[in-house]
Amino acid sequence: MSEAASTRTPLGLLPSLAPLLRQWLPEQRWFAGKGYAVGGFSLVSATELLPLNGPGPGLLHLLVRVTQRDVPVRSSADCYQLLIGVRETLPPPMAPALIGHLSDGPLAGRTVYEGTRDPRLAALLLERLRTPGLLGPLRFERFDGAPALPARLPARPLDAEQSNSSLVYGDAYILKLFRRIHPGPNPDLELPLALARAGCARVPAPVAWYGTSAPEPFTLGVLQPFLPGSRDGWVLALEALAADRSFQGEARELGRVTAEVHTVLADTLPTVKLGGPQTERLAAAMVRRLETAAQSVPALVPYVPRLRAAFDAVATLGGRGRTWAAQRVHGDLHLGQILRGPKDTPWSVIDFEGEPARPLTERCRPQPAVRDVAGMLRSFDYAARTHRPWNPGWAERCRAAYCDGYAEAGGDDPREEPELLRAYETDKAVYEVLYEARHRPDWLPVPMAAIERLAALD
Ligand SMILES: Nc1ncnc2c1ncn2[C@@H]1O[C@H](COP(=O)(O)OP(=O)(O)O)[C@@H](O)[C@H]1O
Ligand SMILES: O=P(O)(O)O[C@H]1O[C@H](CO)[C@@H](O[C@H]2O[C@H](CO)[C@@H](O)[C@H](O)[C@H]2O)[C@H](O)[C@H]1O
Repeated sequence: MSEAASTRTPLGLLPSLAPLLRQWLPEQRWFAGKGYAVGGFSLVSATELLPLNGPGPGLLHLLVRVTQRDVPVRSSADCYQLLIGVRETLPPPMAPALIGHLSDGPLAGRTVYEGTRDPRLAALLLERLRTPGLLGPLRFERFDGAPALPARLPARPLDAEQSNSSLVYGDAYILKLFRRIHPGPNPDLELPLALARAGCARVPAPVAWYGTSAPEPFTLGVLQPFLPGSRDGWVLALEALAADRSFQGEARELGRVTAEVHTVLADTLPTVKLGGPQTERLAAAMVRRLETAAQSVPALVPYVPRLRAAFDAVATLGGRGRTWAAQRVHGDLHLGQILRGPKDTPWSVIDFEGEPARPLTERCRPQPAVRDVAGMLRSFDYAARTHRPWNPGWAERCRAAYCDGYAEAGGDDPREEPELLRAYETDKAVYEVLYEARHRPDWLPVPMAAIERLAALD
């Protein structure tokens, strides 16, 4: 591992840590570079949050660039946030957090582990957020007007399938730690903040955050109120399917929520009109993503020409002078991103980071709102497809109810722009094929079924 003079790790820990990370990183759910060997690491920053050679557990905050060989699309050196715990021995309940044992250097023999799994270390992060200020390159901030944070809330890691890592404090707050990080404003902070400031009650309003301004500006973690006892739309949809119950009422409400969020985002953040060349660029980007996905997932290849037609149709309309409004959007809206508390409390939308695999600049660009609609429509199809027996009618009814709700609450009825909706649904299904191939190969048939359906449309 290379260490620049200005960014050495405390106690020169990195050389002995690197071989352990090389093994451990690719096994993490949040590691984006699966399938390609980890080459080396270069250090962006290292901060000792708790002394590493003290009597108790130590905590090292690292930002590291990971180089990977033969990566075809993404940058070959993604930057990750790591929280490394250091102890003499790991208590048995924390065994799954093990990264390995240091074999040399001043800490030889010590155990290193995933720090977020240690309640003592997790508690320290909240403590830092309670008292804003600088610690090395890390800046901890609280939002103006947010109430003071209580001390000593018990911490637990969230046990969820997720692209990042989250910690829950006393069922009152949730801290999301971004894993693969990108320089620049993070939409998962920017958008909820804009919505909350505009008085939109559809998001848990951020209360504190931390990040760096140098060597690069990164947002590393955001603290929001935890919605206790909440369940997401995916779980509720599967429950309805299992009970052979309609989900149309919920779908309609979800359409209304989506329109409400879109209206506030369009009112508070920049909007543009897409026409002619921009539309052609948009369609060309969809074609590129399709071709790239087909290189990684050969099952897509036979469908490429028919799927491409959906993107060409949009480019053609743009060429004929059709324009579309574009605004900031959620970017990865699906049933798992909408939570509802107990006793029919209103729905809240979470996770405005966009699709984690897309470049950040692209995710932050104004886009047609129908992109989010397409994401939700795909999600009803996903739910119906994962249930046995397959219930296509259930999905169709939900999709119609969702569009009804969206139009009722002031959104443009997505069905009135069939070419754009189809292009975005196709683009999403292509993304899902790649996502499932990388992360959940057993699920690949779910988006592939949609690919087959979309390719068969006239
Ligand atoms: N404010 C919240 N209250 C309760 N649970 C939450 C909250 N925010 C997120 N969660 C839970 O955490 C999970 C992961 O959050 P998410 O923002 O989607 O992370 P990721 O981007 O890592 O997938 C969600 O599926 C949900 O179960
Ligand atoms: O981790 P994120 O929630 O940001 O999103 C990624 O993972 C999702 C799965 O956890 C994935 O969503 C796909 O599967 C869902 C069911 O698990 C389904 O409801 C979605 O419609 C489907 O796209 C999402 O695409 C991915 O970005």
